[in-house]
Amino acid sequence: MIKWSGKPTIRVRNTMGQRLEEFKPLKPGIVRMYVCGPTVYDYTHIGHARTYVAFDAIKRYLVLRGYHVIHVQNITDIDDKIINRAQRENRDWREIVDEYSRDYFDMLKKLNIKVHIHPRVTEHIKEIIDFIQGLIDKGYAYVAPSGSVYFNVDAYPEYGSLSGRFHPEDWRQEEDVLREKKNPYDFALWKAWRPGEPYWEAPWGRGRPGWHIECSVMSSRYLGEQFDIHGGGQDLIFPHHENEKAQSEAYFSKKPWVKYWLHTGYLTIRGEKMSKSLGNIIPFREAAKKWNPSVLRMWLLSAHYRTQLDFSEESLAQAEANLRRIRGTVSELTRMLERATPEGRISDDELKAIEDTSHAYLEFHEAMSNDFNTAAALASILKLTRLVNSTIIPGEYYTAGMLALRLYEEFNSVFSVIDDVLYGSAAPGGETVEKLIELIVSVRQELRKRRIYDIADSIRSELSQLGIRLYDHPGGKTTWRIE
Ligand SMILES: Nc1ncnc2c1ncn2[C@@H]1O[C@H](COP(=O)(O)OP(=O)(O)OP(=O)(O)O)[C@@H](O)[C@H]1O
Ligand SMILES: [Zn+2]
Repeated sequence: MIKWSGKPTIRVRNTMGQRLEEFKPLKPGIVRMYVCGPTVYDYTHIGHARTYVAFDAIKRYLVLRGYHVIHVQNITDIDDKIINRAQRENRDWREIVDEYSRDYFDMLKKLNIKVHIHPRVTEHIKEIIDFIQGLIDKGYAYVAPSGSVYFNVDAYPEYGSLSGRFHPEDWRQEEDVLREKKNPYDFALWKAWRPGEPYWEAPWGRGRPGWHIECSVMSSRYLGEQFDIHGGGQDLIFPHHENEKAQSEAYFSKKPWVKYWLHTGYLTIRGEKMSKSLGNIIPFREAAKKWNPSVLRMWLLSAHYRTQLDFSEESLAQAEANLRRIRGTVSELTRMLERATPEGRISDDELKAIEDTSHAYLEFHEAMSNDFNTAAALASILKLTRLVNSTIIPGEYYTAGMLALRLYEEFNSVFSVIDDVLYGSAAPGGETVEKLIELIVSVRQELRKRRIYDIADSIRSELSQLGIRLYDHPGGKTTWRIE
């Protein structure tokens, strides 16, 4: 039983230390959040969408709790994968970047994800060069004979603390350049130019940035030398985030560089990670043809962000059915509130409904405060929906209904799946459609009064085909909802 004592304290599970911790941003009231964005060399898939929607919901909940959140999500627009694709297709690498960044932005728009700053690597080359030079000057990096620059992992004693890999044999990376590195676990900050590749001039020779350095540079450029949340999929913990952390703490001589490291679980398909390299992806643009983006959001948020979520048509159908039920209920609740005149007093039955609504409200916040558990939060909303349908709407409980509507609004400010029902018209197509439905319902009432039941029934089934469900209540009253 949850006890009421205002909104619960927010706790987050920090990958660093593997603990649930109280959430307290470095600067009161402001949350600075950096999420690793895509390498734009192919179409965005629903596995990426899972990670971006998860951090969007985290941001939205923090905003709901009164924080100002600055959300930075980068675009990796130069990388081996981009260069390889350009060479394979005999195209300019910038064309590849343009095409797939458009696809990425389109996905963000459809999913209603609003990132504040989208920094690109190629627009920060000077800052990257300065950062690498700083690491060389401080003795954390060295220039190899080829002109590539590597981070000297031995100079940073805490290496491995984020990923929990404490043995150097687990740190091996970038095996293709073993020969010129001091140790098999050092990683590239700058990659020397090879013919046919794009390059920029640097003090140690022409080349391009390695992958990890960009996030250290761009996050600090927009969020400062220390910030609150760093996110990405769990595949990024090692080596990407381990390397980012090593570079940044070495460069800024400040700890911790990031206060909370948050990582999403994989979206899988038949138990396997959805990934371009495994060839099992569902591009977002294909998924969006089949399912409304709000259904996709609902489905992606139906699991806690840290757990694995397996793709299946059935789980999407379940999400669609849940969303339909919530939409229908909210639209009917809104109409009930327009219609019902507040009573001068609250009955005991309504008081019980108010208590139950307030309980659902608390459960929702408990769930979201407990490491942003959207799965449990959704369960509380489905419970509320049962209550609204079974008690609040039939009883025309105005006060309980207003409280329920407030909870739906808070739910939607995190899930963003019923904006149109709450803030647009309750019926698709606008007020006119709603008025037409009311007209048809009243004509049908008249038919029933005159006992012309066959026509009344066929009107009901025709409307049902259009997704408009009529409910005949004892006493002759009819209510409707769009499903
Ligand atoms: N199947 C997945 N489930 C959840 N998050 C994912 C999945 N695949 C990628 N991500 C996340 O999406 C973000 C962008 O990833 P990135 O562009 O590096 O993908 P990628 O590694 O090129 O994709 P792929 O794994 O398909 O080759 C990262 O935070 C990454 O962790
Ligand atoms: Zn990154």
